[in-house]
Amino acid sequence: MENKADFQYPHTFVLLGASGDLAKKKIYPTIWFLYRDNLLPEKTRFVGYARTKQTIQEVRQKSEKYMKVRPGEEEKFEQFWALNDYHAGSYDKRIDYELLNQLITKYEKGPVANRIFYLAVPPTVFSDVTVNIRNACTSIKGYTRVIIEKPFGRDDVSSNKLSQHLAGLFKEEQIYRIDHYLGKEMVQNLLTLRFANSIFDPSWNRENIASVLISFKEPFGTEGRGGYFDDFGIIRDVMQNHLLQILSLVAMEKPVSLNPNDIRDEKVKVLRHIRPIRKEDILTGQYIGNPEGKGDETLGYLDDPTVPKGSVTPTYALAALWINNSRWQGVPFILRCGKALNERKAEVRVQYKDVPGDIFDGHAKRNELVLRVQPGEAVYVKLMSKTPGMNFDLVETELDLTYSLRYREASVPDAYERLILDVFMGSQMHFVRNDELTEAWRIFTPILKELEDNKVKPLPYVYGSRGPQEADGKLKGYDFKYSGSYKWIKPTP
Ligand SMILES: NC(=O)C1=CN([C@@H]2O[C@H](COP(=O)(O)OP(=O)(O)OC[C@H]3O[C@@H](n4cnc5c(N)ncnc54)[C@H](OP(=O)(O)O)[C@@H]3O)[C@@H](O)[C@H]2O)C=CC1
Ligand SMILES: O=C1O[C@H](COP(=O)(O)O)[C@@H](O)[C@H](O)[C@H]1O
Repeated sequence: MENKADFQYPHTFVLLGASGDLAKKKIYPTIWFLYRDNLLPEKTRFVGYARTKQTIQEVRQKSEKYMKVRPGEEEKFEQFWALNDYHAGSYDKRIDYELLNQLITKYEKGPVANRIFYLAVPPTVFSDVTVNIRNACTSIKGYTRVIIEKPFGRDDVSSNKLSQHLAGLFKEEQIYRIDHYLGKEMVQNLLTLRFANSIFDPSWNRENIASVLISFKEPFGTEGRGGYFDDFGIIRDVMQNHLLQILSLVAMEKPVSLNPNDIRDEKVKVLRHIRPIRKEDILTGQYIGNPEGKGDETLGYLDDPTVPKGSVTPTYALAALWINNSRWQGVPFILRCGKALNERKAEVRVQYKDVPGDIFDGHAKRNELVLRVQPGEAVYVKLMSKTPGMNFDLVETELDLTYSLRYREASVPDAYERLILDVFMGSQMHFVRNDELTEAWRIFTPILKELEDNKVKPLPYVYGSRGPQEADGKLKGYDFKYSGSYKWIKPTP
């Protein structure tokens, strides 16, 4: 990590693709929050760059509605915009980047000056943009870092090509590949929960754990973004990156230290133990309209006008991954994700085996450790207890750490805020390293090819449901038991 002393020098944050959706909805708000909270180096300036000819005032108008300004912060908000510039230019002409370089240089007083380039641009211009940054905009008196967003290719071949392209331009320490799930509070907490507590480690293995279920659910469909989505599908959109990243943190061995490369070494190691997904270990689905629903819920994926007719792109997938090492052999890691489902939820569910030598006539249900990533961060352990009172019956209950109740004063920052700040700090702990990516594509490319070459038809499921009905049967087959008897009594805040 950089010495924070570096923060005294001028920094320029350049947002390429400043006219786009990600920029206005996510990146401008994020840099404003970081600026508002005085987390950035004092001499930071911001430059937006895109093809659209517009003024910084117009950029501001478009992003303002996504940037919360609390009473009393109005003056600071004006100061923030006064530090912003916008420069229109093409993505493929060096001359435009030379002009951008001149603009950045104007503010770089003193012996050291650092530059961060955030690429919020489509993959089609990615190659031109990175070459031009390298050739025309590299800082000559400080560091140059580039932040890149997925998709990092669409299979092993294209991803390797992209990696080689980047490696020819920048050192790995300069490249920050964002997987924004690595910026989420609970995902970051995995390391602490696992390695700063003695109670979990002795049971964190095949002797005690029956299955691990890692889920992502979204209650809305593609909503006009079907054109982009159809080219990728839910496996590339969520499973191959966000869910696999979570898996590696759940399953990896203890790293030598908290050094980012020690952590990433362990993540790569566990991924290398996973064999490519077989076709019997995957189930895919695609949503259809709900005739009883409202508005968009009545429309299926194929009703989206931006989706090609007859598309077999999955909007839901469930896959079991097997880790061939002595800790995990035989334990299914089930990754499950879908759009247009019944709720918004991301969680990890570690399900323990049945109690051996049962003396409770089968009434003891399985323990589960649940890490709820969103909404409402929580860690809870479902366990059996004696019913309070005179009788000796069992009751399913929980040890519950709900963040909003336990940490009432704490505010949990957004994933992007943490990650962009990490780039300023020079910490790559929560970013994806090149070799992690190689392993991820090794695991997923064969099955994607198989599904796509054979145009495998996904199972239909109704918008707003829990997914294809067949999925629960599949879960059962992977030793995930759902009893349906657990009742949670929500504490009054
Ligand atoms: N701190 C907190 O906020 C706490 C909250 N709770 C809440 O209590 C409620 C119940 O707790 P939970 O841990 O979910 O326990 P449950 O055992 O009731 O449910 C577990 C999960 O099983 C899935 N499921 C439902 N039907 C089936 C089926 N037929 N086959 C297989 N899986 C099925 C559901 O998820 P899916 O649809 O994704 O498959 C469900 O969320 C939840 O709303 C939870 O958030 C509980 C404890 C603490
Ligand atoms: O990367 C992606 O993630 C979002 C979901 O992010 P979240 O932080 O809101 O959970 C998903 O909607 C999108 O399709 C995918 O590309």
